[in-house]
Amino acid sequence: MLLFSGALRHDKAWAKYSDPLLRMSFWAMARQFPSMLAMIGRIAWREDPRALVVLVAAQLASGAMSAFLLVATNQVLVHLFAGGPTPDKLREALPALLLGGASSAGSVLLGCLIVQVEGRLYPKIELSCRTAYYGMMTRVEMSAMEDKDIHRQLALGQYGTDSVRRMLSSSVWIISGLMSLGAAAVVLATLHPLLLAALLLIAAPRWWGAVVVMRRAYASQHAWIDHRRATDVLLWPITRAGATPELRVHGAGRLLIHAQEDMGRTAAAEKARLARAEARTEVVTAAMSGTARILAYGLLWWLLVVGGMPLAAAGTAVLAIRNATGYLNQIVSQLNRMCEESLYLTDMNNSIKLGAQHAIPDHGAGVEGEGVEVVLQDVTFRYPGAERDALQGVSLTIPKGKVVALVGENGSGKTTLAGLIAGLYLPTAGTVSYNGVDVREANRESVFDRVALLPQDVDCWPMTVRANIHIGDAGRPLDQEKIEAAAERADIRTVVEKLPHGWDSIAVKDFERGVRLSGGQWQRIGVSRAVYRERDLLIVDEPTAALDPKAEIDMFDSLRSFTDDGVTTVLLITHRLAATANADVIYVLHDGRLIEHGGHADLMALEPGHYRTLYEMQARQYQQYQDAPVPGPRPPADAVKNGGER
Ligand SMILES: Nc1ncnc2c1ncn2[C@@H]1O[C@H](COP(=O)(O)OP(=O)(O)OP(=O)(O)O)[C@@H](O)[C@H]1O
Repeated sequence: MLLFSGALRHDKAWAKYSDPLLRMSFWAMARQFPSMLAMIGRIAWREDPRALVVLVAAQLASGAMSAFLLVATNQVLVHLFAGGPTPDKLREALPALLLGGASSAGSVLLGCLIVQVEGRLYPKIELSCRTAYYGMMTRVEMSAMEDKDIHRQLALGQYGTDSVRRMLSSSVWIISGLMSLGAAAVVLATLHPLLLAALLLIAAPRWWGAVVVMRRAYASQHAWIDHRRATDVLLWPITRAGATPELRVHGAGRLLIHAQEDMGRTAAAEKARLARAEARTEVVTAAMSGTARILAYGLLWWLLVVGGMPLAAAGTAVLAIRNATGYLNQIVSQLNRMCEESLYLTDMNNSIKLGAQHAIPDHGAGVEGEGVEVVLQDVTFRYPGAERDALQGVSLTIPKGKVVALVGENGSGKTTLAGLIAGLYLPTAGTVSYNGVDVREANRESVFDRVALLPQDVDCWPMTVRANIHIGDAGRPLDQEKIEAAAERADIRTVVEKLPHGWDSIAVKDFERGVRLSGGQWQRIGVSRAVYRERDLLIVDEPTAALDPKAEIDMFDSLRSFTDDGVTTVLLITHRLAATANADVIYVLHDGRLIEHGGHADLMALEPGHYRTLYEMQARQYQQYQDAPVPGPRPPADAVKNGGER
């Protein structure tokens, strides 16, 4: 728990969801069955109507076969317990025996058909739910993703993506179980109505127990959701082929393993608690159900001895009770499972609804005109859950076709400002406009369509090098020539073409054809991606951190050349102030405020000037080393010591 300062249990978050979901009674859940059935039926129908029809028909037929089997067994018993010579009794029982055999064979064949159809239908359903859920996640506003309550609810939805498949499978079992149970109930009711009541008495405790266990498991899942997510992300870096070297050298691997053991123990304690509680519930359930069963057999005994029930009928009743309790258990456990899954599915549906509420708008005014001018007026921004503003009252203009530099110390708000300029975040106060269109009112797709991003940390996608560049403009068809030209411009083309599998090399080592690219090479892939995207506003955040000095100079020259067309704007965020000297405008941020702006010469003329101080500090570093004499070899430690004594 060291890594997360304690257990990641969320009682408060749980309380929010417990009311609507956990107070569901078994009957409320059973009442929901038809609507659940309709919902999953709709999804299955949309994906593969033929498969759904075959599946339902096969299950119904299978249920009918079980009913035939019971009726046939009853007939066989009636004939066997009747008076007369055994060969005659056997001959008379033969048609019923054959019917029973045919029913069993039919059940087996239908079972094979069901397995096949399920294999065809279920993956389609799962895929469709996954696409709906993850598709929604890609459209959610960044600020919503960073709000921990919203994010938790959104993340919960992922456990429901295969719930429809499981619910469909359960509902199919429930329907066939209900048919078989119906047959057994009819047989019992015909023999004696009291036997039906006994059957319900046997079933009721089982239902109750199953609901209690399921609700407890669901509550636990909600309360420990963050713990589960944290354990997953904790282990993920260990399995990567290019796992961070700190895992080994700093002993971080040991720390992570101990942490996961620690977290695993907490999770195991929770599982053990659930298992103990389940065992306690099971004892109570089994005791109640067992008592009811004894009563049922007692009733049968009484009917045999006092009520004059024939032995064959009693035999059938025993069989029917045994079968019916089996079917009941099947129905209860499947209905229970279905209800549990429906809770996860409800989570997924809620996530999708919540995601839609926080979706990036794809309607509104479009950004028109060639090139863009971005104007920020009195912009203030605070991250969700943060205690202070990351930006305060920032007003500035990013003109069309110019190089604009954003500078300032770490944490001064440069990346945040770039995010607002790119339309990734909306200001808490003030406005950001593109060619006069307020981003808040704009169709954000049309804003994004004007921007190419080269972020501080280039995304290293586990796919081919070619796809890693094409993903920069994924909405358009792949253009190999353009990819090669972009790579050429970022000076990475030769490196890629010399890889054993060239453009088809996969950019992570864990895969077949995998290669390991260096930090600088990744940065160049990132540049190629942004070049390939070819948009009006190129936002570049610390583009040279991983580049060697020559590459760094080339990169800044190359960035400047993007504006040669008089349309493309380059917004450059960098700590290397030598590179900002020839920017057209420099904006200086300090503690979230814009404190200076102008050309390099204007800013150097300010007295006192923040930019000037930063610039001179950097320049002095180089000067200091230039002026210092080249150090000779260090004297041996003894000599220093003796020299010191003299
Ligand atoms: N996603 C976030 N959620 C909450 N606070 C954030 C988030 N990102 C940044 N911040 C905070 O906002 C402030 C500005 O951060 P930002 O990343 O914009 O600074 P920066 O100038 O780009 O820094 P650097 O030079 O180190 O990259 C910092 O105090 C940071 O802690």
